[in-house]
Amino acid sequence: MSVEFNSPYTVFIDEAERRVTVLDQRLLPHRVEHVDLKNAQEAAEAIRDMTVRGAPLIGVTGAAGMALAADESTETGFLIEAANLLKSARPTAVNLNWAVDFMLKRLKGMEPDRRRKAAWHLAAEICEQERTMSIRLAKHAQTIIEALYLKLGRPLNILTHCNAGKLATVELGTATAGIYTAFEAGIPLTVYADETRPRLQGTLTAWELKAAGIPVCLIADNAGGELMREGGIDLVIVGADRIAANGDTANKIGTYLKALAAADNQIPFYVAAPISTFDWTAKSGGDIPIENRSGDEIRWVRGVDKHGQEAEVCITDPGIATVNPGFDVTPARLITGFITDRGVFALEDLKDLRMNSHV
Ligand SMILES: CSC[C@H]1O[C@H](OP(=O)(O)O)[C@H](O)[C@@H]1O
Repeated sequence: MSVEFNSPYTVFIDEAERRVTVLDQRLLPHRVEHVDLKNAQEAAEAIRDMTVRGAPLIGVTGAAGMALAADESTETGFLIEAANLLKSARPTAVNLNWAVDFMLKRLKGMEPDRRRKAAWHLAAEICEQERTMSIRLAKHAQTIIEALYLKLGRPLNILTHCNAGKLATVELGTATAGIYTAFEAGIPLTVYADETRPRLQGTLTAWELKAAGIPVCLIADNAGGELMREGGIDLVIVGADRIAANGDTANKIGTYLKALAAADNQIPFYVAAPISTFDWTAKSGGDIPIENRSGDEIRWVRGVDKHGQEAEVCITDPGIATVNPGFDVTPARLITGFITDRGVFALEDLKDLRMNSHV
């Protein structure tokens, strides 16, 4: 079970009770509610409608969905169908495909009567791997933050985009992992969190960092460039959904614009992601599937009114045409380095990294 860590756990895979409970992130920050997922269909829906979101977390939820499927039937055909349903929920994050394919391959390789128990154990193992991944990644991220702090000799201002935090993973997050541990180690810093329209995942980052006592400012997406130009940002750290073999990185829409502004202002721009986020079969960013989501995410927003009543309101002409890609690709040339659970790698290290990657 992921620890509370002064923020609600994102997922709990109860191997003994064969139960999957997730935090419904659509209700945050106004309501903290957990919901049980009863079968693979509900797991797929939770991924698709972003009840759960964040590349590592949707990977874990995909694995949990396969365990729920095995509860229903251990027939190979049924498990293949469940795997396809889960993988179809969202196309960009490599974690989902990896986790579901990993589970299916292992289950197909065993006798049907062993599959149900094994599925729950494998799903719980994948969840634990994500937990320990972010703790390892934090150590490497902290070295980057510490080195910059020693160089500048003053409190740091770090910008991040979307939510690649605890709420996107099972423990410390990826982009936020080193921020948590560096702050814990006494390094003074302030985080500037892009609100990240249209689903506003940056408000989740601000919420979780504030809960941890870390100084954080929520900013409009369009403010980040100006803060960088004025010298108000020392470092940018973002997460990733899929990294191509040449280092081109797919992440939440808007990441590319922050990378451009960082490059224009000579600000270090790091991608923080586990090695498993590298898709070595994708030669470059053009090979990464980019999810297009409903225009209603642009037209409607959820919140509370002045009386504290939750509401979803339409903030545009209801019939306005929209384009809503969920992700963009940051070209490798704009990325200073990759902070992973196995160390920090520059672009020129990727060939070696690929050779030694046994993902
Ligand atoms: C460590 S989370 C990685 C990645 O996932 C998020 O996307 P979404 O909220 O749509 O699931 C965002 O792109 C994060 O950077």
